[in-house]
Formats: sequence, C-alpha cells, structure tokens
Amino acid sequence: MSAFDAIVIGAGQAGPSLAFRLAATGRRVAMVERDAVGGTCVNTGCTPTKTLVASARVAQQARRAAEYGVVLPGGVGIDWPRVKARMDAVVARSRDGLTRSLESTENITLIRGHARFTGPQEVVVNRERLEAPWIFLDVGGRAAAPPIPGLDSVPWLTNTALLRLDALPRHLAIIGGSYIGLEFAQIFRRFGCAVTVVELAPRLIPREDEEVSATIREMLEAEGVVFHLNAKGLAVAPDGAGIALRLEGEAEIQASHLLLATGRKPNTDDLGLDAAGIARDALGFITVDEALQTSLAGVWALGECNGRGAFTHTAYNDYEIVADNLLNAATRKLTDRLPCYALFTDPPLGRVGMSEAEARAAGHEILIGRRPMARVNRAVEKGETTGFIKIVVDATTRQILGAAILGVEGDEAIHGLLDLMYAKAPAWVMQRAVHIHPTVSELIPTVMGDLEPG
Ligand SMILES: Cc1cc2nc3c(=O)[nH]c(=O)nc-3n(C[C@H](O)[C@H](O)[C@H](O)COP(=O)(O)OP(=O)(O)OC[C@H]3O[C@@H](n4cnc5c(N)ncnc54)[C@H](O)[C@@H]3O)c2cc1C
Ligand SMILES: NC(=O)c1ccc[n+]([C@@H]2O[C@H](COP(=O)([O-])OP(=O)(O)OC[C@H]3O[C@@H](n4cnc5c(N)ncnc54)[C@H](O)[C@@H]3O)[C@@H](O)[C@H]2O)c1
Repeated sequence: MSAFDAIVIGAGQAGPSLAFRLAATGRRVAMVERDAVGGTCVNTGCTPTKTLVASARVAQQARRAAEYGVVLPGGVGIDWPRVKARMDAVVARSRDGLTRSLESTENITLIRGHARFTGPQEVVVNRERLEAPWIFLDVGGRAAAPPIPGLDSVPWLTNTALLRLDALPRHLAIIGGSYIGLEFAQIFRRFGCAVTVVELAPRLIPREDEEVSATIREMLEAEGVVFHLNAKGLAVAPDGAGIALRLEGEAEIQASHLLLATGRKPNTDDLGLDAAGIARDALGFITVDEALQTSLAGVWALGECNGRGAFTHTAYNDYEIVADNLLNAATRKLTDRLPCYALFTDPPLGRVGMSEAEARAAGHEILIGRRPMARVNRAVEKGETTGFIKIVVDATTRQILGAAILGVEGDEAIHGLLDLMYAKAPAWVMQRAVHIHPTVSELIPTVMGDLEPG
C-alpha cells in the first residue's frame, strides 16, 4: 500500500495542472495515466486536428492564389506524410514537454497504468494499492459507436485511427455532421479526398441556430463535400476493399474509409466506481455538484467525465474551480462560467451563451443584431466574406444573452462579447466602445447599435 495526499487519475486537461498546484503546496501526489500524457486534446483531439486545419487552409489559399494576383507554377499537391509529420511533431512537443514536467516535479509520482477503485478511498494500479484522502478523476471520454446495422462487418475509424492513416483516403464517408465530423470533412476535402457526410438530423450541427447550420452547409458544399441529411435506415456493408453505405431511398455510397463522429462517451465503465459508491448518471457521466464534488466525500470529477463540459477550456476551468476552492478557500462554482466554444472550420464559428432558439425557449423577449461578413471591411479585404455576426440581447435588461460569429476571425472576435457577458455589462457599454479599424471586432459596436426585435 502506498499512501499519498492526493491521487489524480487521468493526465488530460485538468489532471496535470491540479497535480502541479497540489505538489507546490508540499502535498505528495500520485498522477496516474494509462495512455499518453496530455489525453485527448493533445494526442488525438484539438492539437492534431488544428494542425491539420492549418495545412488544409494553406492548400485552399494556394488554390485561390490567382484571385489575389499570386502566381503559383503548377497545381496544388498534398504531401500527406509531411502533413502528418508536422502534426506529429507539434503533438509530440506538447506531450513530451508535459510528460517531462510531471516526471521532474518534486512531490509528483507519475504512475503508468489503468487505475480502478477497490474501495472508497483506495485505488489499484498495476496490482499496487494506492490510498489518499483526496482523489481527483479526470478520465475523459472516447468516441461512441451507435448501433448501425453492419458496423461489425466493416473496418471503421474513430478520430484516433483516422489521424494514424499512412495514406489519404480516396473517399472518406463520415457518419455524424457535428463538430468532429465537420472539421474532418473540410480538412480531408481540402486534402483532395472525396468526402460524404451522413447525418441523422435534418440539418448539420443541430444544436446551433438554423442559419448557422445552413451557412456552414453551403460553404462546405461549395468546396465539394456531399451531405446526406435526415438520413433514414442507415446500414453499412463490406464493398470490395471499401465500405458501402446504404440509406433509404438513396443510391449506395461507396467509400474507401468510414469515420464515426457520432458523439463521445465517458471512460467510467472500467473505473470501479461501484466499489467506491460513486454515482453515475444513465449515460455514465459521474454525478457532481456545483463544486465538482462527487457523491463520495473526498472525490472530485473534472473534465469530460462529469458531463458538464466537453471542451479543453471547460476541463481546465474545472481544475481552477477545484484548486481554488480547496487551496484558497474560494467558493467558485460551475455555473460561474459561460458556455463558449468554436467550431474550427475555415472560416470558424465562434459561439458564446445562448443561441436565438435557446433564448426564445428560455422565455426571453429578444433583440437581435446581425451583420453579414460581406459588410465587414476586413473580410472583404481578405476575400473571405462567408458568414455573419449575430448577437442576441434581452429586450428588457439589455444584457447580452449570446452570440455567434461565423466568419473569418470569428473564433477570436467572439471573445469581446464573451468578456462583456462575463462582466454582466449591458449591450450599450460596447456600443460606445471604439474598436480598431479594420478588424472584424470593429463592427461589433455597430451591430449593438442596430438591434431589432427578434
Ligand atoms: C477530434 C477532436 C477534436 C477536438 N477539438 C477540440 C477543440 O478544438 N477545442 C476544445 O476545447 N476541445 C476539443 N475537443 C475536446 C477536448 O479534446 C476534450 O474535451 C478534452 O480533451 C477533455 O479533457 P479531459 O481532461 O476531460 O479528458 P482527456 O483529455 O480525454 O484525458 C483523460 C485521460 O485519462 C486517462 N484515463 C482514462 N481512464 C483512466 C484510468 N482508469 N486510469 C488511468 N488513466 C485513465 C486517459 O488515457 C486520458 O489520457 C476535441 C475532441 C476531439 C475528439
Ligand atoms: N472545436 C471544438 O471545440 C471541438 C471539435 C471537435 C469535437 N469537440 C468535442 O467533441 C464532442 C463530440 O463531437 P461529435 O461531433 O462527435 O459529437 P456531437 O454529439 O456533437 O454530434 C454527433 C452527431 O452525430 C449525429 N448522429 C448520431 N448518431 C448517428 C447515426 N447513427 N447516423 C448519423 N448521424 C448520427 C448526431 O445527430 C449529431 O449531429 C463535442 O461535443 C465537442 O465538445 C469539440
């Protein structure tokens, strides 16, 4: 039996930061990781996909070079091994740096292996029993596979396996037209692959407002991605060396590769939670209160496994809440943060707070400010005019309820609105601010001045 002051299970986006912070207070910390340090974000999620988004954008810009008066001799080719080597180098730098820091920090013991509870305050890793009064779970999640007829009979890929391919797919079929599916669809289309997306819902990213879904569909269709929405009766079958996708009333789709991008499930099924008496919900997410405490005193759940956020920034914020509450006697809580994220297509979608539909459903009387990117100077100058700015404001309090910026720099420009919302400042505060010309953010005060009943 090894006794520690704290055990952290999972070196994803919350675990390592928490381990460093606890170790700095002199506490002895066991940091347990069964796979690559850095978890999903660093190894198979944000970092590799955003390096691919960057390569894909360069390819697309090169294809458009003549529009800008730039002459490129010859066509645009993709050297996948070099694209992949660049991605792998960026990932390795991040993973290895974090691994070295964990290994070299005083008071942290990095233990490689799968951790499982055997009792309330006891965990077993590689047959070794570990014990601590504080245990933190940051076990993340993995790709979920829905029950599609024929799936057992064909080779299919998750985000992890797709990133390891040695050659580009001839025709990539993607099941799921949401965040993961759409980022990959555009990336591989820009790498020259045929790409077909099959989505159950009548529109893409069904959680967003309809105009967001429609604009993203148009923009990806213009690049050659083929969509089958409202898909009925999907079944898959082997087809020579590839995969056939069958949909009710439609011609068979013959793909060389199949990616499942149909959501994620938490890594909580093999954690021994029952032995410890730690509650999970029906989907397997660990139940937590506002301070991320589980049903068992002395055990906290952070990141994707608690079902309260599925992003790197939400996992990191979970760490900040737990650390501040435990070490600084703070009273931070989950509901202090605003929902925010980006979809990293090119151009991206930056989002904060409620969508228009959510604001209406919550009973708000709303004002809406809109401006197409075609009327944003910076976008026109850059030759990237797809998308719009949309801001939703409460008609009575003038508080900003939410915003979407779909367009060039949308992932950055959204932060002006995010910060204003966090400060609980009414819309007119920004209306009077002077922003820098020519930027996308420059138009946000103008949009605030043009609010109309929604
Ligand atoms: C393709 C893709 C792209 C994404 N892009 C973005 C993006 O651009 N922006 C964004 O904010 N988010 C993005 N995400 C989501 C983001 O990666 C995750 O939300 C984030 O990594 C969650 O962090 P986490 O700490 O909760 O879990 P993880 O990062 O998954 O870490 C959990 C760790 O726990 C380990 N573990 C699990 N069980 C055990 C056990 N029993 N014992 C020991 N170790 C264990 C795992 O091996 C893993 O290392 C993306 C996800 C995917 C799949
Ligand atoms: N930019 C980012 O921050 C980013 C990028 C990628 C992923 N992520 C994270 O990863 C999470 C998972 O992303 P995701 O896109 O896999 O899941 P998701 O839950 O957002 O979407 C899954 C999609 O698959 C569809 N679907 C489900 N079953 C289907 C079936 N049988 N046939 C056809 N379609 C089906 C759903 O209707 C839905 O549109 C996201 O919630 C997000 O938090 C974030």
